[in-house]
Amino acid sequence: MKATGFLLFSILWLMLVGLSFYYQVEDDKKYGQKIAYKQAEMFFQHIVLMRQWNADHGGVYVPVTEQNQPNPYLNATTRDVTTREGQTLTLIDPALMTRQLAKMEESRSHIRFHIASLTPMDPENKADAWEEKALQAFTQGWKSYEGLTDIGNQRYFRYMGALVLEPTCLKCHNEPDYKVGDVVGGISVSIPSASIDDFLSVRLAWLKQSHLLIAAIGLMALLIAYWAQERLNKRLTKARSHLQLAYLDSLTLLPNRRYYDAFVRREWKRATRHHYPLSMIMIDIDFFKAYNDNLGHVEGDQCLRQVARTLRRYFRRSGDLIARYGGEEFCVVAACDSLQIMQLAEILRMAVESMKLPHPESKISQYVTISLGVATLIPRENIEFGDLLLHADRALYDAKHSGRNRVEKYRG
Ligand SMILES: Nc1nc2c(ncn2[C@@H]2O[C@H](COP(=O)(O)OP(=O)(O)OP(=O)(O)O)[C@@H](O)[C@H]2O)c(=O)[nH]1
Repeated sequence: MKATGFLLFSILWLMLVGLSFYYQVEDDKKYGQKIAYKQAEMFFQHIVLMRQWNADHGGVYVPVTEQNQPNPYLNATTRDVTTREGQTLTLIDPALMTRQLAKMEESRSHIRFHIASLTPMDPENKADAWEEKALQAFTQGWKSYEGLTDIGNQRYFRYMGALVLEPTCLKCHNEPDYKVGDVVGGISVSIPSASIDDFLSVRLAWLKQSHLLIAAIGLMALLIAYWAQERLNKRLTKARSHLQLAYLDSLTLLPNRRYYDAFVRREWKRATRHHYPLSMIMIDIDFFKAYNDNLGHVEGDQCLRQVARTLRRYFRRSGDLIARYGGEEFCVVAACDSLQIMQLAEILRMAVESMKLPHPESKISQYVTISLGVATLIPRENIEFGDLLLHADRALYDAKHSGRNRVEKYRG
């Protein structure tokens, strides 16, 4: 992994963790809202149950006190009674009971609930703007309504359920146009959003910590992977440079004689097994001593490099190889027949000549030229690869003695 790769992966990882954090927070917010609405709905169900109990008993008599004053809106002949002992009792109907419970609950937990109607008898039951919307929805068949709104300067999750007229309600609500099953109003339950925010902030802190930890662990793992990769790369580079030192010629960067020998032995064995021809070219720069003497050794080295670079271009196949054989000599081995190797040798000769490297002291050209000796053999058990080398060397000798800057084939 390179430094840019490490940086890219780190950014990707942080983005992933950030995205996970964002979605979990959003999910928790939705979950918090759901809990709030569910809690409000349960409150509503409990109140309805208590009202049912009260209505089933036709209301409940309680002593008249400063807080428990008779309900002026209660339409019942037996609203107030006096016991044999002379104590005055007043009837608490479901509506009054709900209001009294609402006051108790608000001072206890800040959760508010309120009976509301579009046509209230008691002004305390007048609907606020949000409740009006809910009551309007009930007239269109909705059974419940919920939303997040402000009451005063506080935000509340609000739920409102419809109040349906039961047979027991008719005892007090005996107006002519009321019938069982009618929606006569609703009870709204309002839960301060602060209570859910408190719960969420604890969860948020936990999410923050866990995501920071996950991000840090991921970054650490990436860092370790990067560091391990770097170490491995360094070792590989070192091993490669050792290998290069052992098998590459440092001047021309071509394979050296040691590599060449190992390569030829291997190819020789393979060609022996499969009975295909193996060819060799010995290459020698013409009048190179004179080149050195005239232009100096540094220029001589430069000339060797340039010739090597030109020759190397023609060796791309894995079965072919060119190496620096020693001094100003190069050697080629290729798995091909004598016709193909002659063609290749001629191409190499022309390539060097076409470089037009000035050679003032050459007796045959104004440029650097090479002589090439070519030999081909089909390896057999009783022939050695040294024979091929000898043949190529012999052909090179012929090339030198028949004028240089030419290709000669071993003729036996
Ligand atoms: N600059 C430089 N010269 C080298 C290197 N290796 C060998 N030589 C020189 O190559 C020259 C080879 O000369 P000779 O073998 O006499 O042959 P020649 O002058 O090329 O003549 P012919 O081969 O007959 O055309 C010698 O002067 C060596 O010093 C090298 O690595 N760098």
